[in-house]
Amino acid sequence: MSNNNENSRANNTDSAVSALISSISNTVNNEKISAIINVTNVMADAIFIVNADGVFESVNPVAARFFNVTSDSLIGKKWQDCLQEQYRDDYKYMFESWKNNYQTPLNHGPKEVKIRKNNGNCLDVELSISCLPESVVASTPLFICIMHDISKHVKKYKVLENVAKLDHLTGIANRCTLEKTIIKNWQECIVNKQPLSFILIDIDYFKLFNDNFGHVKGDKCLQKVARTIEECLPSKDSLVARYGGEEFAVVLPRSHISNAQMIAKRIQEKILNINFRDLGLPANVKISVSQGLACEYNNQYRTSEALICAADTALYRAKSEGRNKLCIR
Ligand SMILES: Nc1nc2c(ncn2[C@@H]2O[C@H](COP(=O)(O)OP(=O)(O)OP(=O)(O)O)[C@@H](O)[C@H]2O)c(=O)[nH]1
Repeated sequence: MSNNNENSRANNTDSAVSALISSISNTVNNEKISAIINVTNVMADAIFIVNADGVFESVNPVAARFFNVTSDSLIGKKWQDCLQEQYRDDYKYMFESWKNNYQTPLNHGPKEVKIRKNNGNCLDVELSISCLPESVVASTPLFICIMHDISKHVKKYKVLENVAKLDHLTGIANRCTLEKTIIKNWQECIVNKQPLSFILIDIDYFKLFNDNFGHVKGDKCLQKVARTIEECLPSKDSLVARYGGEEFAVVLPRSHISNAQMIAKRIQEKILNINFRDLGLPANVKISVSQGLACEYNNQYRTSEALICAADTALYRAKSEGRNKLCIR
């Protein structure tokens, strides 16, 4: 480290220490606090100290880097204002409640939060807050806050989460997500006495498509079908998932059978209109789907599995009655 850096760090430390000490008039153990601040200033973790009003008393160089400002510029400001909006009120409330009940020590976290950098960007951090003991600060409560940058983990977690939730080929929900979604919607719809519709969609004669045009084009066809179904869904609550091979499932919460039937018909028509010329196939190559629809309303089915079974039976009928057909259970 250069002498310049050492000098500037020493100056920062001195100014932070004197700012803190001058602001804490009743503290009997100023030396201890200076020692703590001196230690935090050379630590690799992001550390700041706030008072009971949530005002920054000291910010070490690593924490200042997290906020993308200088340590000095934060002193005197409310630390909660450096959090992303959605977390601010929780922490304001935490400090307010603590002030009304001094007896319980405020020790919190570690908890994942997002802080706001000076440039407007957000940073994912894990934050813990600990009340400094009375042996260090006699009359003015101070809190030592430690942050760890977890942005790389959050990014990796999101990637893995998508791998776990989505079907690799089509990018729509996979079977596991479908099952979780049905269970969640089943409970909500039963409790709120609302309908829940479920459609199973199976491409007709898909083996022939693969045999005639190859599996690579077969894969592209599955992607087109997934996109087409997705485009027909009415709201964000609805879900299309890959149920298996060339079979798809649609969950329509709060959808009565008439509405679900309309959506299924739209899917049927749009799939008939898919063209494969971009895959180098002749314009007359077309595919169709068979669909089975079932709707839970007024405790018609006892379980979500029974609802799925009903849609499956209806799909089986659609296949046996000639395909390119929608059957309702
Ligand atoms: N390209 C491709 N083909 C798949 C995939 N998953 C399943 N398949 C194919 O889907 C075909 C399904 O064939 P079948 O179960 O006989 O059904 P079908 O030919 O569509 O006939 P029906 O359903 O009775 O109308 C098989 O040829 C599978 O190899 C996949 O991910 N990619």
